Order: sequence, then C-alpha cells, then structure tokens
Amino acid sequence: MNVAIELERVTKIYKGKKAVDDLSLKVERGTVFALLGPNGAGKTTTISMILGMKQPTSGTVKLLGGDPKDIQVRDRIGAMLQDVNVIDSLKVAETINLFRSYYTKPQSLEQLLRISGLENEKDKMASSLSGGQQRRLGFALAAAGDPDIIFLDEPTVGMDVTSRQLFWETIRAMADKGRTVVLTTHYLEEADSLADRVVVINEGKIIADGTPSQIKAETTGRVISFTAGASVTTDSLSALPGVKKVEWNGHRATLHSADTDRLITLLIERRYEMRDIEIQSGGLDDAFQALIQQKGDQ
Ligand SMILES: Nc1ncnc2c1ncn2[C@@H]1O[C@H](COP(=O)(O)OP(=O)(O)OP(=O)(O)O)[C@@H](O)[C@H]1O
Repeated sequence: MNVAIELERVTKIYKGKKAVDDLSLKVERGTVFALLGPNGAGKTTTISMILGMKQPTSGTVKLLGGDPKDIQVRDRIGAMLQDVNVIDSLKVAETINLFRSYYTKPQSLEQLLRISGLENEKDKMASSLSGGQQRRLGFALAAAGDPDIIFLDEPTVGMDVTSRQLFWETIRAMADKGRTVVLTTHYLEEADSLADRVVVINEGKIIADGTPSQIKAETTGRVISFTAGASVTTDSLSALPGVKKVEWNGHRATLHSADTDRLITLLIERRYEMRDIEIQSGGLDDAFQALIQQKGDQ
C-alpha cells in the first residue's frame, strides 16, 4: 500500500483524560477518507496530531512518510479547519494570492476561484463574505498549494445545497487525480456519497473501519415497510427470524433486518396482510447510531 498517513499506537491525554486511545491507522494515497464520530470522539485531536499541530502523548505519526512538521511535507499538504480566520484588510483574491505565495507549486488563482465557486466574489473584502462563502474561501486556501493531501474538518457546514454539490464534485475530481482527501463530517450522507473508506471513532478508539456500504451492512442492514392489515401484530412481526426492530407509523410497519431477502420471503410465505411494500437500504446515519449503541452495550 502506498501510504499517505500512518498512525502507530497514538494516544493523546489531556489532564488525565484520554482523548485518543492507542489508535493505529494507515490511509492509502488517492483515497477519500472520512473520519466520523460523535461530539468529543477525538476527531479534531487526531487530525491536529496528523498535521503536527498537537504532539501525541505517546505513539508516532507519519505524513507522506515523514514528520508532519517537516517543511517539505508541509509544502504538500493543505488544511481547512473549522474556523476560517480571514484577514480583515484583504480582498478574496488577495487572500488567495497570499496563501499561494507560501507554496512551491501553487494552483492558479483562476482555478482556485473556480473550484471554490468564488469567481463573483473575488474583489469583495474577505471579511464581508457570508459564513458559507468563508468556508468556500477556506477550501480555496487549503487547495492553494495543489496539495497531495487535503484535510477538511467539517467542510460543508453552512454551505447551501448548490455549493455543497460543487464542493463534492471538486473533492471527487481531486481524488481522481490521485490526491488523498481526509474529511471529518457530521453529515453522514456526505461520507456515504464521497468516501472510499470510513473510520468511525468513539472515545478515542476505532469502532468501525470499511467502505460506507460495508459499514452499513455490518450494522442495521436494510428495512422493509408496508401497510399492514388488521391481523398483523407487533408480537408476530418481532418473532420473525432476523427482525431487529419493528416500528409503526399509523398502519404502516417498518421492519429492520440484516437479511431483507429472507425476511420478505418469510412474510409472503406466511401470508401476512401487506400492501405497498418497500425495501430500502438503511442510511449510514442509522449504521453510525447502531455502532455507538453496540459499543455502549458491550
Ligand atoms: N485542549 C484541550 N484540553 C482539554 N481537553 C480537550 C482539549 N481538546 C479536546 N479535549 C477533549 O478531548 C476529547 C476529544 O475532543 P475532540 O475535539 O478531538 O473531539 P471531536 O471528535 O473533534 O469532537 P467534535 O465533533 O465536537 O468537534 C473531548 O473530550 C474534549 O473535551
């Protein structure tokens, strides 16, 4: 594997409390990698250590095979963190040009304005941009050096649907060019539609690692819903093999199961009174909640 990021047994302790707990991880180059987890799971701390902004209490971090603080490594990475601090006296284009000047092989100003959708804002003062536009400026600044690895911490918070769509397309195009994209997000649909690999952390430890579909398959699986006749009861549905949960919305029943093919066969064989049957994939959101739950139950 051509490794972009490597963490070996990394722990970070703040005032006696473990924020990251013995975490080992390798991220292959050219992947879109999403780090998910609830508030306080340790995502920002992990990213900060990968970027060399925080020092691990123990363990080692390698970025592009070297030390994250090494100037040659830094020239090849870009980061968009949660707060974008703009310089009050600079216009959008001037801010981007300032960041371009930090790098050996910057992308052109035109390209950066295009990928961030800020062409019409280039002569505005950076401080006058809306929250969503400032996030897009943050993205342009992170991409200024045409980085091999780009880190995006909650990148689309505050962006409207159109901006988010443009942003996703840009991210995919970067990955297609062999760039590595590391993203933390609370928008699970974002990880679902963008990421090649998802790692879920909770309390500083990895609790799941795989493609979005693997993670979904491992957990809640899929759902069958139908409008039920009067003879259908919760007890009889719950007793069917493989049913994890039964929910009702009026006369409409929703059954959660890891194997919906088998379940639908059973429902038909046993002649349940059903109309308007639908079979759907559970979202990553459900999978994520289920993982946290499983961990809590252990
Ligand atoms: N500078 C600090 N001093 C003390 N504790 C901290 C510090 N930074 C983070 N923590 C604690 O470490 C844990 C992990 O925090 P971290 O910010 O990495 O989580 P996160 O997954 O990024 O959360 P969020 O989704 O809310 O951004 C939390 O319990 C947090 O309170």
